Amino acid sequence: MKNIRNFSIIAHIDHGKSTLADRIIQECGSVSQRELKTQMMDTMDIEQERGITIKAQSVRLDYVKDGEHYILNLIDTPGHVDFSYEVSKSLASSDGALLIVDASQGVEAQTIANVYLALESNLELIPVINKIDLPAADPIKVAEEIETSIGIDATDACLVSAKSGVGIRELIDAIVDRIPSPTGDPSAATKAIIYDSWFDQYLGALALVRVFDGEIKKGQVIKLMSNGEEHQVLDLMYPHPLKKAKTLAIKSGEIGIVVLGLKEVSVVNVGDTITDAKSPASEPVGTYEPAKPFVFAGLYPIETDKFEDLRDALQKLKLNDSSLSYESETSIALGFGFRVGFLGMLHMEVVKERLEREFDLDLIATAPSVIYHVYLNSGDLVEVQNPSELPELNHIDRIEEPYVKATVITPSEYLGNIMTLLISKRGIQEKMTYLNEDRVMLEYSLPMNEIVVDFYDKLKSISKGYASFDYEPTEFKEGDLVKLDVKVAGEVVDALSIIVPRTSALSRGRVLVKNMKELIPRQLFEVAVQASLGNQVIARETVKSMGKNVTAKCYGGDITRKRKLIEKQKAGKKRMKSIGKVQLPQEAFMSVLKMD
Ligand SMILES: Nc1nc2c(ncn2[C@@H]2O[C@H](COP(=O)(O)OP(=O)(O)OP(=O)(O)O)[C@@H](O)[C@H]2O)c(=O)[nH]1
Repeated sequence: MKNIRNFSIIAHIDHGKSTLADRIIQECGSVSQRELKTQMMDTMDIEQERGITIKAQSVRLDYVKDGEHYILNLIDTPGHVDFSYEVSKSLASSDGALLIVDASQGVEAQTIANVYLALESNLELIPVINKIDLPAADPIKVAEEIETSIGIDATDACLVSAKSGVGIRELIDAIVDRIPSPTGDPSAATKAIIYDSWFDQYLGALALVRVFDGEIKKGQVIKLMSNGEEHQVLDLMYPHPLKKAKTLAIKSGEIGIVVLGLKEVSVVNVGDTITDAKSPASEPVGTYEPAKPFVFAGLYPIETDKFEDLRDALQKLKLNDSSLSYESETSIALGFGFRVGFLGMLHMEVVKERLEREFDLDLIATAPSVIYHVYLNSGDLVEVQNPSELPELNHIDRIEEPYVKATVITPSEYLGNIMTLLISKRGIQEKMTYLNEDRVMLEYSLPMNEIVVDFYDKLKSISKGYASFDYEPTEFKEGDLVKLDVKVAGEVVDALSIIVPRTSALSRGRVLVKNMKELIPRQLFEVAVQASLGNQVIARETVKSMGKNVTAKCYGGDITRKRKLIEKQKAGKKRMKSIGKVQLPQEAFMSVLKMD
């Protein structure tokens, strides 16, 4: 155990985590130049295309320093806030972490959020200032920012360029020297934490674990401590992106992959503890919480007969992504579909994209919503994930909504505008820290509802892309909230209902009907679009009738033009959903998110 080093890499998005991981792998000689395709650690297609890390990946490496042989276990963490539970379990499996900060950008919001998680796990942090090859690099200023914002000593930060390879060997030496070797009792009962799991087409569900006490042996019957299920270990491997080596045992202090031959990944959950079935450990490693979705949206097939296909696709995705949750629901407007729970907005985008791309489905997604705790006069608590299911107002005692702690880091020139934005989103300032004369860190408490709705885009646009943002769910607090309904041609379109603060209902209603009016194509008759609170209409617009048939003016005219027009109409129709007699385009269902 003395020569093992388990470490994670944490960083803000794009600060070079994957590039650095690739470089460390290469430096340890574990892959040849020929095998090194860039971003080796990001294996999913969507990850490679978007250049982001979604699933944590790990690798076991050999390294020799001063004639001593070391095992380096590099634990790549998903940097994005949506996956912070996975990040915290990766960190709990590590004994130290490299904190990567871009030398030209400085500390960003996600750097801070990840550091908080690492400090909770009492990890030894090595600050690493990356991209020192860039002309705009200012490592001294960045080291100061690290000290001001995080309060750790950055005088001995490693200066590297993951791109050119400068400083990489010194960094690996620092890992060996500064990160403590694992502790644990090799002779105690087996105790290992699952910090990642996924589904392999050939091997079934796989669990990536860190063994604290005892060992996991091939053939052993193990027990999952969260639910008492027992399974036999079919195989064991050390993780590596290209060549996973088999082993007969994963020992105390090591990381490895456990093959249990199960058909569903939902059995091996991140955060669960593996122990021996016959002589189990008395306590699990840390606390286990099942993945908790924070954002919900309805997903409906555009063609109603594709409902079963959508169910199959969701089932298949769930095999790979145990954090995905869904149940069938019916909408008067959209028919049969599913209410799907996501860890956050990025997770939602990724799932929707995978459904459309890998399963060839055309989907309508309703506006995302947070969970509301609705306390009824009877004293009962109802959890509402779908705004259209909010109970009648006269039955409600109070509604509580989720809050987040938001961290924003921005150049000071945008401070005024950003504070105005945060206040308009019902934010309350908790802290403001100047990282240096031109960058500021803001910490605010905000209703989560406000960041689901166009917050991030606004923040980026008023700061010309320079402000960064991260959040962490905190608590539920009472809010004065109402349900805003939309009626099209006199009928409530349930999929368009949203829950909003009473004070902004009128302005949201006006904007909403105005946007809807722009989006609804003219029909053969006049269509009223109304926003209402219960029976009270608060805003109205009218889509005028088109009078003549669009193709009418082509009669006798140019035949190709006419054909083109009809084709265009047909293509348009595919993305339309009929609500009563009215055709609504897909964008209409997202228009509730637009605030201006
Ligand atoms: N000039 C320069 N560019 C770098 C360096 N390291 C990484 N990059 C570039 O920075 C961009 C982001 O790097 P990634 O490794 O994808 O960043 P990441 O932190 O892994 O991003 P996520 O996986 O999305 O969290 C890429 O275009 C890299 O080529 C460096 O040392 N110098």
